[in-house]
Order: sequence, then structure tokens, then C-alpha cells
Amino acid sequence: MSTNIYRNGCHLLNHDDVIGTRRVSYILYMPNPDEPWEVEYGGALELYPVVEKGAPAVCPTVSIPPKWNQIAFFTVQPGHSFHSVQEVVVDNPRLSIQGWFHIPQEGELGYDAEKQAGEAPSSLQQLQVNLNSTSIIIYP
Ligand SMILES: O=C(O)CCC(=O)C(=O)O
Ligand SMILES: [Fe+2]
Repeated sequence: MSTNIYRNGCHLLNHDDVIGTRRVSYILYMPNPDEPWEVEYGGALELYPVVEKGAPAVCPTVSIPPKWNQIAFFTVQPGHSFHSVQEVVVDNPRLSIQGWFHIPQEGELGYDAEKQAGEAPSSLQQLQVNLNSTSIIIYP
């Protein structure tokens, strides 16, 4: 879980959230409740349909502006759950708490070692594998 602040100029490019054992994404929006967020401020969560597996459409079909005390959930699906955050174009900060529900981890009820083994590696694990590959050139 993390707290996030998107200031004027901040945005998040299209991605699917798939890392390790994530299953459901959630975002709780907390812009200033006394100054309702306007669509023109940008900062909407945008959802993309999939043209074919792994390829999102160019344009989103759903756009959800942040609203005080509103929470968004979506399932994390490899090559499907594409979303982005529009650039914020106002000086009001776009505040949120964001995180993921995971499948049971080692030591938790319902943990399944085989399921864990089949999971997509985290980005850190992917980077570590690639660092050992001869096709990567590390510049000083
Ligand atoms: O803040 C949002 O609406 C989405 C954030 C997001 O996609 C992420 O942090 O991975
Ligand atoms: Fe995301």
C-alpha cells in the first residue's frame, strides 16, 4: 500500500499492474473534499480495452475523475488490465491511497507453493535476471 500525490504535470503511463502475486488493485481517492475535483483538472483514471491479448487500444473507453472518498477496484490480469492516470493540469494535489490484494503468501491460510511458482516475476526479479544476461550492457 502506498500514499500518492500527483501534482501539476504528474501522470502515469499505461500499464497492467501485473507483478508477482497481485490479484486486485484498489485506489482510494482523497482530493480536497471542500473543493470538488473538476474533469478539466485531468488526473482521471483511464481504462483501456484490449485489441488482442497484451495490446491495449490507443484510447481509453472509461475515464474516472478522482472524487473524495471514492474507491476504485479492478482485477489484475496479465495483458488485460491496462490503465493510466491522465496528466494533472491544476495546482490542486491529487491525493490517493493505492495498493493490491495478493493471493495468500507463505505462512498465510490458503498458501499454495505451486501457485506461487507459476506467478509472473516481479519487476525487481526481472531486472535481476536480465542483469546476469550477456545481452545487457551496463554503462558506468
Ligand atoms: O491513481 C490511480 O488512479 C491509479 C494508480 C495506478 O495505476 C498505480 O499506482 O499503479
Ligand atoms: Fe496501476
